Amino acid sequence: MAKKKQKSSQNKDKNQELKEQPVVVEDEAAAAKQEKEDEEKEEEEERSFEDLGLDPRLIRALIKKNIDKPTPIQRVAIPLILEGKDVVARAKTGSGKTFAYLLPLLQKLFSDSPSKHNQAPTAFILAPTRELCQQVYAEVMSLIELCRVQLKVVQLTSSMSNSDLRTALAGPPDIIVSTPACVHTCLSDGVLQQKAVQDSLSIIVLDEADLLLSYGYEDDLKALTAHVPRRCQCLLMSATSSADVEKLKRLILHNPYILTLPEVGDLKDDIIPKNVQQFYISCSARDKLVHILALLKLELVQKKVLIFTNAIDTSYRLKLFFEQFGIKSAVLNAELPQNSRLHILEEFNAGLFDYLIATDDSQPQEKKKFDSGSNAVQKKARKHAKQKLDAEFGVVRGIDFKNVHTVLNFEMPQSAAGYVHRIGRTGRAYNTGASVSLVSPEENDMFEDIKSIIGESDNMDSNFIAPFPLLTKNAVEGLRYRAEDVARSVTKVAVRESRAQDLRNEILNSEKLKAHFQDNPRDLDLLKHDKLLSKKDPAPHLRDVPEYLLDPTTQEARKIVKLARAAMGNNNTARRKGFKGKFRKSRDPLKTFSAEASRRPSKGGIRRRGPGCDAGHKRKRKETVD
Ligand SMILES: Nc1ncnc2c1ncn2[C@@H]1O[C@H](COP(=O)(O)OP(=O)(O)OP(=O)(O)O)[C@@H](O)[C@H]1O
Repeated sequence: MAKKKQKSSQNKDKNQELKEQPVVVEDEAAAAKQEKEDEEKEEEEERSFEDLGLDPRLIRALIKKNIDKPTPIQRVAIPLILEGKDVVARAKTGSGKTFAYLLPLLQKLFSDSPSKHNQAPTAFILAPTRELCQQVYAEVMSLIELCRVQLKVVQLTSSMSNSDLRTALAGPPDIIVSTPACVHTCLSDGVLQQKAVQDSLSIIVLDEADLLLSYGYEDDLKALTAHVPRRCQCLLMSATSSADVEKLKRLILHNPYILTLPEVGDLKDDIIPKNVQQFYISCSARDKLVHILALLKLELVQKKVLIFTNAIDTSYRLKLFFEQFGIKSAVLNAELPQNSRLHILEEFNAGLFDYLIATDDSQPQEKKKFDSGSNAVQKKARKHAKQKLDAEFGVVRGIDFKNVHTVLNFEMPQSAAGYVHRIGRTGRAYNTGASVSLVSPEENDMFEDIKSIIGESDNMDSNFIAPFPLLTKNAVEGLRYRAEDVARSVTKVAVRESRAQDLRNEILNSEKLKAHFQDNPRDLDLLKHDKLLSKKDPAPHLRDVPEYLLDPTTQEARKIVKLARAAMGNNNTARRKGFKGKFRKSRDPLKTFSAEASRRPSKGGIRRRGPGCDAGHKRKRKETVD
């Protein structure tokens, strides 16, 4: 009996083994497949700029900029662009889209040295704002200088006179960087010869394409496409995949390759980099000053800090308030002359000051433009707005503020889109970042909207907004008396006077800057933008926070922030390279592309849709006359 039992149990075991075997085989197959995929992915990630076929001069220039490895979008876009393909690249902000088109574009110009008979530029790079154009222009110039090649690049702006434009276009230049409106004006005024453009133009880039239509450039682009020859290579770079991008694609591209970040299509995933930690502090509107003072003065947030307000007066109020505590800051807003704004951006990016207070009122303006319906109305609205605030200025979107470690929302933006665009100014390239939003009860509804739109629950990693843990009630109360005292001294009249004085200064600066930059485009030290506005010097006792005001928790929190800063090598002169290796890959926005199901998945994981390989994307032909 016992033997029978043993046998039956042995049989059972055997059966069990047999049953389990296929599962083991399946597991092994899956593991092998996974391993192969990982290997392929790793191989793809290892691809260097050399592997992409990039010119050694460009590679050397990149090395001088501490850039040694292509980002995922660059890995896929560069070879395609070098092959002459039309490309639509959609990847989140800070993913390196600018070099993804600039490097191959320059390489093409190096090798196919433009014909001597060209009467017009070979390449147009169009971006929605002057600041963005300036940013691209600076990148092209620096690459060209580092490569030591002879290429002429000009930036055209709508504030240039016809004779300035003609002078700039004499030659002609190889590359024009401008807004669509400005190029359209040049074409219709005959400053740019239409026939010459049709003969010479071989590459056109629409950068920040998702913004071009919302900035009201549809008519300009339509007019422009009429002069873009059929053989011209068209590149469209965008952070989102909106209906506007689709429209542009139809308007100007022929059979493009579509390179898409898997998550693109949803605002939250497009913009908020995964390595940005988001926090909030609930407090009354009145208490915001003492809270922001505590954050900055007690060094509970990492520098550099970009502070957002919704109104220009608020930014001056903050600046005057900070001054009394020895915190130097600069303001940036659409009221300031263009040269000053560019200079402020350059100084901030160069690390000349740590706190920049930017007024971001672009959301309501943009919305107004959308709501206004017809293009004629949009254009009129744009012209009207320009009289007071510069409509081509965008504080938030697309501007590459360098090494911003903290974004502070002193006032909540007016929309969820505004929120994600503000947050997108940190965590760029290989940096990590944090944001802290001060939320008053009146802003609570907007905050709830933002939370629901960016979806706290489904993606805890990138979209969770947590209470800010490092600021204690005691720390705030310790500073309250001083803060309220100083806040009372920053009256409406003081704010108004400072704003007017700053504007006057900056207009003067702007003239000086204009003249100076013509001769010394790289000189940053001529003027300071973080100078004191207040007539009286800050009281010495407000500059330093006495130890007795700091409770043990705050002291501990300060230490943590300092340690984190030291660990990250975060100081103004910190080179990206120094701390590059310390970040986990999964938190690196430059490496967050992952595979998406497609009919022809690329090894690198970017969805790559070639002409004719996507049924949903019928071949796109340019609908306008060549
Ligand atoms: N391969 C790279 N390695 C390291 N840093 C890079 C690389 N390519 C670009 N960068 C840097 O990353 C930053 C962001 O790049 P870029 O401005 O091109 O991003 P973007 O995708 O165009 O963002 P946005 O949509 O906001 O304009 C820049 O400071 C750039 O110098």
